[in-house]
Amino acid sequence: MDTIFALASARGRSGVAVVRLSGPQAFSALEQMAGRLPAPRRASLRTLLGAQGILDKALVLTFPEPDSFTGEDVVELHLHGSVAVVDAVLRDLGRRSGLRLAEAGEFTRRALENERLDLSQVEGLSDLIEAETEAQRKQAFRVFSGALGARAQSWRERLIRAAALLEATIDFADEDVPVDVIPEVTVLIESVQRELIEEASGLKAAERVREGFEIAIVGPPNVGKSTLLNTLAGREAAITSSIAGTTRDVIEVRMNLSGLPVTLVDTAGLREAQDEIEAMGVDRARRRADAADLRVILKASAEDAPAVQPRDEDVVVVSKSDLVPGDFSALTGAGINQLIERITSVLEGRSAGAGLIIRERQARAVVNAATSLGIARDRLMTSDGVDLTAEDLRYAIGSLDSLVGRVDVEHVLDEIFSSFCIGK
Ligand SMILES: Nc1nc2c(ncn2[C@@H]2O[C@H](COP(=O)(O)OP(=O)(O)OP(=O)(O)O)[C@@H](O)[C@H]2O)c(=O)[nH]1
Repeated sequence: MDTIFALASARGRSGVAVVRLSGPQAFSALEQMAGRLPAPRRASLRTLLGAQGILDKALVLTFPEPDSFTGEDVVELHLHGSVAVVDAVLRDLGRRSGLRLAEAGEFTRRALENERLDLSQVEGLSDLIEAETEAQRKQAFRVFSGALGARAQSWRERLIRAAALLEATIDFADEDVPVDVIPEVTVLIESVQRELIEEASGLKAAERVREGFEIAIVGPPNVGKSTLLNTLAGREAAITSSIAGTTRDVIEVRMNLSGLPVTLVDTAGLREAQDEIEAMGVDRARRRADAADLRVILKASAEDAPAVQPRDEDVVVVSKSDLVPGDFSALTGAGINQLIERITSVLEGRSAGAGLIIRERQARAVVNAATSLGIARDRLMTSDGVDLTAEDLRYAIGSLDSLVGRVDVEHVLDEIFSSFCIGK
């Protein structure tokens, strides 16, 4: 087993940069560089010596296996955060035999192989690293902390009990079975199936939180769409002007709106286009507005018809309240907070359904298990062979095992780890 090393913190200038080593030679490498090893998990200030002399003065930490992130011997070097210091240390480590630079996600892969994390936790960790907003952080942390694995374990135990009850019936087929197990088995199967379906139904909401909600700002030309986008984004992201039709294309700003990840889309004014290029912009605006999770529909006055037919919980507001009776003014800021509250309360409602299932892969495993349980239940109702029912249960358990990576793990790993950075 190679000992791997990599920069664990972001590249570039920083106060501190962390280089991490993991594997059987991590401790001996540290000993050669820094002398006597510090006590486990105790930070200790050491001068690091390389082949060419002093590399840096650094805080060093050791985490003996198995109580480390990867489950192997792990060393952390807290260096001065300069590109040159980090490069010098990485170069020196690379010269040592048995040590090599880690591949993307390799530390986490080792943590999975050594059962420090299950597969769902790896997916949670991947999202946690990507999280940009509070809603994303909370969702990712739930899964990273192992809540899905714990839930899967509870489903698994109940199904194993159901299978065991049925198998007892098979074993004693010729004798009198002491009790009728069918009612208890039915209850177990039905309750697990119900919970699986409920959990899988949270995927859509979880995906919105992960990928962000799209909010289209629509309305006639000159109603103040770009100005509103700039106000919400807190910066000049779109060109505003008093000439109608300024926004000819679609402008997007990704932002954090009260902890929710959103992409604001400023669309071209919806009106009869004056030329071909504007017509393309208007057409694109319509399509984007159609696909958005939520539309903020601006009107120039209360009497005007909305530029597009509002649906569901779309927010319809009159702009420029400093000039006309309206709901907000992007110019003075009046009503902006109320507008943000209206938008976030709609989006919070939509993200409320998110649970522990954050990936299509996980939802598929849960739905497969639920389908097997449906078949098992139908068989029980028609007493269509108890042994076949036990087989369905084992199949459902197999699907649940794939959630946490007990089976069939290799083909999903490459996909997950390809999105990890080196050093994670
Ligand atoms: N008084 C006042 N003027 C505003 C307000 N919001 C925008 N404006 C002005 O209205 C004009 C048009 O604003 P934009 O934000 O470019 O309007 P738009 O809807 O994006 O326009 P198009 O790109 O043509 O579709 C600009 O001169 C803005 O300064 C407001 O709340 N009050």
